[in-house]
Amino acid sequence: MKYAQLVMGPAGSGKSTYCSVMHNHCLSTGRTLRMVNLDPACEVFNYPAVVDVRDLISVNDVQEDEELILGPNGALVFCMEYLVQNLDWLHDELDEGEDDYFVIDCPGQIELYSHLPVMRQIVDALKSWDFNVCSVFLIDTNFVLEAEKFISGALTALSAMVAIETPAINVLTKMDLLSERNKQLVDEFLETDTRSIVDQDETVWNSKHRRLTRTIAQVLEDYSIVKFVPLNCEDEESIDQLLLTIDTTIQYGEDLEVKDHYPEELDPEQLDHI
Ligand SMILES: Nc1nc2c(ncn2[C@@H]2O[C@H](COP(=O)(O)OP(=O)(O)OP(=O)(O)O)[C@@H](O)[C@H]2O)c(=O)[nH]1
Ligand SMILES: [Mg+2]
Repeated sequence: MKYAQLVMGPAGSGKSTYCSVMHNHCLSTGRTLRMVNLDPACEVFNYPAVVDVRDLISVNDVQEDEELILGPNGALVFCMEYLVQNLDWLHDELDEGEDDYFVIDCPGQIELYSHLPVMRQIVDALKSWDFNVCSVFLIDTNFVLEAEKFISGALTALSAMVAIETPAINVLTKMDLLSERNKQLVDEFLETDTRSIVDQDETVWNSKHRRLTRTIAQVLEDYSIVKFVPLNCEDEESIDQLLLTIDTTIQYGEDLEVKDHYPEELDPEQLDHI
């Protein structure tokens, strides 16, 4: 098996930052992550990429092509469709070996996740190459602090989950930017249920549409379909916790963990020797 985190989420939600944080974290714990940039529009990122889609095609190349006349969004979709037509290129570049673990930084255009087939096609290809894939869907934490933003964020994550059909983890990013009061609010929201955020919020939108937001919150709650994990990039423990959740989801290191746990839990064979 090979493993991949597909890092997705709206523009500016913190995908590329998340990738470099994960990379640095694993570097310090002696674990190898193979980083992939799959965003043809990106200009800079702070991690060493073993694969960069811009070697195949970039938004700049496409926009400079006078015959195509595409704006930035159209150019990005063009690039992603081109990538899907050239998945052999991706497979060659990944050059994956047994147990390799990839973290894939994706573009931020939300239509790629909701109704265009490209991300789904990439996921299907990865699965056919024996990858266990986990979608890591990032949402700016500020999105869950108001009822209407929460509903919009949760439904965006949900539509991506439905369209892509992989196990998914929804991550709340930029926790370090929250005030103490808001941190508390987010903690309460994570500890209680989805409805609490909707009930607490007294914005105009919410008082008008309370029944709608409550019903949507209840559906999300009932089916436990959209769960959120907070991430504070400045806190190694928070990063570690999230990584563990993702690893468990893609069944990474199960053999490794069994071995790791024996000394603490007392291996029955060792007991025999006592
Ligand atoms: N304080 C803080 N800032 C963050 C965090 N994550 C991202 N940012 C900032 O948010 C902005 C966007 O972050 P990126 O990592 O580029 O977001 P992205 O999702 O890759 O954006 P696109 O690729 O354009 O879709 C940058 O200015 C980051 O420095 C975080 O956890 N804490
Ligand atoms: Mg990015």
